[in-house]
Amino acid sequence: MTVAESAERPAGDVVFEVRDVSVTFDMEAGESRVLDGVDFDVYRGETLGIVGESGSGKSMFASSLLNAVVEPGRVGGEVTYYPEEGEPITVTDMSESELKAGVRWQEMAFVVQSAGSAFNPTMTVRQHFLETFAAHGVDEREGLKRAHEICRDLYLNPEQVLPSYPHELSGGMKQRVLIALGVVLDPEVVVLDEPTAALDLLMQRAIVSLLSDIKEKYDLTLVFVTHDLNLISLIADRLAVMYAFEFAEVGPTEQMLTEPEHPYTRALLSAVPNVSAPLSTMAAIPGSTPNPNDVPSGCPYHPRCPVADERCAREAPALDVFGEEHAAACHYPDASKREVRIPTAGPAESDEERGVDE
Ligand SMILES: Nc1ncnc2c1ncn2[C@@H]1O[C@H](COP(=O)(O)OP(=O)(O)OP(=O)(O)O)[C@@H](O)[C@H]1O
Repeated sequence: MTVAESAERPAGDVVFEVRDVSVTFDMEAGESRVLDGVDFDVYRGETLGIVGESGSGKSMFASSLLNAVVEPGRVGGEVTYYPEEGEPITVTDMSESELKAGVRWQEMAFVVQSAGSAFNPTMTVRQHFLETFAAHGVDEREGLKRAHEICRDLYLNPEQVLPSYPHELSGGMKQRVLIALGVVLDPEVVVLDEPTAALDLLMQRAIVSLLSDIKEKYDLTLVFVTHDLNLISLIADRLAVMYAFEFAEVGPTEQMLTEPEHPYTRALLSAVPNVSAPLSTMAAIPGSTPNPNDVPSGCPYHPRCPVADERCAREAPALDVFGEEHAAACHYPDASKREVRIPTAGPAESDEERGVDE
């Protein structure tokens, strides 16, 4: 196990310290940078929602936390994990076998969509649990006792679910089983990548509400990746918005929903169907997200941004995520707040004037 060199713990109760982390793929067209040197702190006990349009780098960020980026992606920079007790661990320095032996699932779990290869179709749910226990040296009887309890927490009947094969379960049940498998070894952190994307609206809501309950009961930190801002706003303490492979804005959920500063966050809020807002305030975001081989200069959002000027095309705004509760990577947050309306903010001012330089 690789222990981080710095004995100093960061300020605040940080569980993941992410420093200058990048993910790159070698492609025929050259190197593709799908996570671009991000700095971020995840706090112990929080529910952090990572949102953004498809292809913005959310999954890359989530998987880099556990050094679980898909092959042949390369992770650069450093992710340090601070367990509640014991020495910090540099996750990005660990090999796959070291991670599997001591960290993944026991300290941090990764829950993905139940579609795809998350299950082995030839094994019952019980066998999936037993395999997990065997891989981590957990006593079967003890493990199954906990599996029963967690299934019940997730409104699954263990007598029915454990002997079943994955195909015998509904989508919502399968997803809850994956969550139970993620939580069964008592990790500190659970990272969830679009865990409800394939489910209907009611089941999505039920699952986030159950997640919120088990987070409290088992004292978890949750990192939840989704493109569904409405859904994650129900349970997240903080929201972090990604655009073009980096973070555009981060802050407490309430502030992010009512007073977002980045024009992209504001556009995203306006693009989200919101039952309590008038339809006239809904607007698609013009243009499309950049592809990794063609990220615009300066602020990557500038070609789509209604308040951008030549400075934005030239100079990348920094995102100060340290010590700031709410931070946006934007040169003109005041102009953004004035000119990019959001559903709850009422009509935008007609004044076309740009705000003063920040
Ligand atoms: N195996 C791969 N090889 C090369 N590029 C990849 C690979 N997997 C993902 N990418 C690219 O990395 C970028 C970021 O992808 P990522 O999956 O993190 O986005 P996302 O924000 O999670 O999107 P979604 O909501 O659609 O899952 C995208 O441009 C994607 O095309």
